[in-house]
Amino acid sequence: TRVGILISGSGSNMEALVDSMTGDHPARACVVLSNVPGAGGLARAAARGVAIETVDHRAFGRDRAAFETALDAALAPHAPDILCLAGFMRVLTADFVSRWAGRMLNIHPSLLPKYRGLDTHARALAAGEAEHGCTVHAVTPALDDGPILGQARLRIAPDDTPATLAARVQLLEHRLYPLVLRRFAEGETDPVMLD
Ligand SMILES: N[C@@H]1O[C@H](COP(=O)(O)O)[C@@H](O)[C@H]1O
Repeated sequence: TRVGILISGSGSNMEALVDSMTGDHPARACVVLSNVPGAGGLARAAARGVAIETVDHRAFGRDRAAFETALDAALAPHAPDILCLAGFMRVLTADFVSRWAGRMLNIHPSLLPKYRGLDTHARALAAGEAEHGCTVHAVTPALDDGPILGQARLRIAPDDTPATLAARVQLLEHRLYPLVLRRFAEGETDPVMLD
């Protein structure tokens, strides 16, 4: 199974995914694509011998369809079977998502359905939540809304800040996403919970 990974930033989740796909793992990373030229994750992917692509969304202004046509063209030579969104910060259209229905995963830094969207750590702290965490879900046209494939949770500490919480949640992300991807590549879609 060939896995394409879409990133926009440092790529720590991408790295965890790529490093997990070894030995008897049924999948391998075939491409890492960024919408941000020079994103830190591209160099990390190249250092691991994975092909890299860049499709700069700014070149397409508000024309999402044109951006996605360019995405398709960049991905096609690598023929991914599954797409993993890993800190990919562009909202994809329903048309693109439906073309990858059942074959695209995303990691989100909250315990969905709570805190869809941005600034999840600050919002969880502001709401006085006792628990927080991250979610891997199948991507559907509604933002951060698809079927949950896995969650990992932690207890919020009294002295947590958005930054410390983000760092603690990212450690969970790096365990959860590879676990869910492996299960998904093996055809297992029952949700898995990490505590
Ligand atoms: N959507 C969020 O964006 C962050 C990306 O980090 P990285 O994987 O690029 O390091 C992750 O924390 C993810 O939950």
